[in-house]
Amino acid sequence: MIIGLTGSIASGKSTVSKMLEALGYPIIDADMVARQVVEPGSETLKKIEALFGPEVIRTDGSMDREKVGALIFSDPARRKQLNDIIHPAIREEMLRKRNEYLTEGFRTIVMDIPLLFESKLQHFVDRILVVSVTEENQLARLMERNGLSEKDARARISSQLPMSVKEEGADAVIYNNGTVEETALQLDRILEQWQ
Ligand SMILES: CC(C)(COP(=O)(O)OP(=O)(O)OC[C@H]1O[C@@H](n2cnc3c(N)ncnc32)[C@H](O)[C@@H]1O)[C@@H](O)C(=O)NCCC(=O)NCCS
Ligand SMILES: Nc1ncnc2c1ncn2[C@@H]1O[C@H](COP(=O)(O)OP(=O)(O)OP(=O)(O)O)[C@@H](O)[C@H]1O
Repeated sequence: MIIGLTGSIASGKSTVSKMLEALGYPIIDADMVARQVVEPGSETLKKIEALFGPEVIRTDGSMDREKVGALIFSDPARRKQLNDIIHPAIREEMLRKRNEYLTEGFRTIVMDIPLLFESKLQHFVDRILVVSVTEENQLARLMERNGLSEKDARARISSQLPMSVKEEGADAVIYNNGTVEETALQLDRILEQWQ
């Protein structure tokens, strides 16, 4: 079974993914793959440099994530241009990793894909687990974790589909508004049902 773990920005996907990892499930994390495919010297990073200019490349050859973030989260046209370059590379690498785990004999694999609905990747997975939060908690946690102003945090939230749309498309929802322990209990219950 391939479990697609998703939610909105700062809703708690990584928190839930760590719990799943501790339970022994292999995790394929799209955010981590997104970092791998733009390693210094990669074809994908060369395309990003051609698109946004040399100022988004640091002196050590790595991508300046802060600068790229500032460009794309406030500008839908630029976001689409970046997505068109980087998403095919992410998808290819995620499928390669999935096949590797399947060949190794793992029967349940977790794919943590923040943009599962936005990129219409529902067909990648057998079950969709959405981690949801209230907008109030989401905003507060995002501002605190990333040190963002309210305006920048709201721009990031609005760059994704509304939480309610994701909940509607879910096979199960974890409401991550209480303690982390309460979230872990919800996860246990869902896994029990699914196994
Ligand atoms: C824009 C970038 C450089 C910002 O880097 P930064 O280190 O600040 O953030 P990080 O990569 O940890 O992403 C944090 C969260 O932002 C959200 N997010 C990232 N990219 C996007 C996007 N293109 N559209 C909407 N939301 C996004 C996701 O919820 C993600 O979990 C980076 O997110 C990136 O390369 N994005 C494009 C790849 C992508 O779409 N990744 C999302 C998973 S497929
Ligand atoms: N139940 C909780 N109570 C308090 N803080 C929490 C809870 N769950 C998560 N957090 C905090 O909220 C922030 C966002 O959580 P997390 O990083 O797991 O979200 P995410 O969905 O993976 O985010 P992103 O999409 O940006 O990668 C983190 O700083 C995390 O420590």
